[in-house]
Amino acid sequence: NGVFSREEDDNLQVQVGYVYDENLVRHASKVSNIKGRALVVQKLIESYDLLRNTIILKPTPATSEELCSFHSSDYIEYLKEINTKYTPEDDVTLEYGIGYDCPPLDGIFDYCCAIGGGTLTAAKALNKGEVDVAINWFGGWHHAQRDEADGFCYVNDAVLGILELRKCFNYVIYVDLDVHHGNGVEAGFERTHKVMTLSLHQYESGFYPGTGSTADVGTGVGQYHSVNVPLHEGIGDKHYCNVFDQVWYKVVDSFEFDAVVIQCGADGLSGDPLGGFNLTQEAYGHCVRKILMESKPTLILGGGGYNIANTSRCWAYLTSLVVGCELDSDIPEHDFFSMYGPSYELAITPSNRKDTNTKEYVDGILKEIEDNLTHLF
Ligand SMILES: CN(c1ccc(C(=O)NO)cc1)S(=O)(=O)c1ccc(-c2ccccn2)s1
Ligand SMILES: [Zn+2]
Repeated sequence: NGVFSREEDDNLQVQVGYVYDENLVRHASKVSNIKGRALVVQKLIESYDLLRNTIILKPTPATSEELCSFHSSDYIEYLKEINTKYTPEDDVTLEYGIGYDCPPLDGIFDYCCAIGGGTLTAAKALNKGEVDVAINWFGGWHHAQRDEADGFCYVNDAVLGILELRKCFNYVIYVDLDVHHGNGVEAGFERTHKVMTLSLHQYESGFYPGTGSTADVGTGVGQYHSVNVPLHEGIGDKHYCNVFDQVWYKVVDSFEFDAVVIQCGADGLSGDPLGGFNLTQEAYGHCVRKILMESKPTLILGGGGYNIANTSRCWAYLTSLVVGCELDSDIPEHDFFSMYGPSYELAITPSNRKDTNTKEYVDGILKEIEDNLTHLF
């Protein structure tokens, strides 16, 4: 429906929606290993004055019914039952994956309604054609399963967003740039041909979640609609962008989509404590720019990212790319300026670590992916 054709003073105006309110930031800060990240991201984006030409989308918390469009009612009922009964300090191993990596949060049900509601609000704005691109840096929790929390993810807002978009858009593609395989989203759509999931991720023995090989292609009518690009540690911008371009070219050729969801988990950045890639925001920007060139309604989500200053740098950079304005190379003075030392610059410098992805290995997986996708022609 050519939403990108919005004309204003003769040039193409992409209308950008940005999901934000203080309640969502408060909830998003509850997850222990990204404590405080949501506010740091928000303050950097505000300090660059990036929101002046966006529509702020104030999120409405999801209802239980909306959460149950993907999650099982017994899982959601359980979250409601334990809502304020526990805090992360309670060293408990409960049911439905609550405990260990997904400790019980104080107000865990309210948290899931807020996080799910953020992405649903964005998807609804895209469905109404109010915006062409909607950004929710407080979503992207791609590991949550239908009936259990997993990998620091309690609600799979990405799946909820895709299901909402499917009310208006027949075919949706989901692209997962997080360093971890987007297993929860893939599982949600592995039996349908209406949603293609594409995940580029680190894939090594012992690396979480351990799924996402090239052989993982979906099943039934969904066969060949799950695309996985398993990579080894140390990959840098140039190599990653080259791999992305080759896969993206084949995906666009084999699957006609009407809307896009991009999960931009920033734990692929150089120096992330939980990831093993060596990327900078340039790689993420290259992929997002390439995808936006398809001019389809696009939902952009956050995700992982455990070096909080670098995650903020990356998502501020991506926000500027979407709204179409340049950013000063120096971090502006603001409440969290001290976190950006010692460089106090926007750019992330990659390390000189070895890229263990050999040409033979990469050519091999690209060939397998191409062979799989030819089944869709
Ligand atoms: C459960 N794991 C995940 C899950 C999801 C992610 C993620 O970011 N997904 O996008 C990262 C690690 S895991 O096994 O690698 C880890 C569990 C706890 C970890 C940890 C926690 C604190 C400090 C260092 N490491 S890593
Ligand atoms: Zn991750």
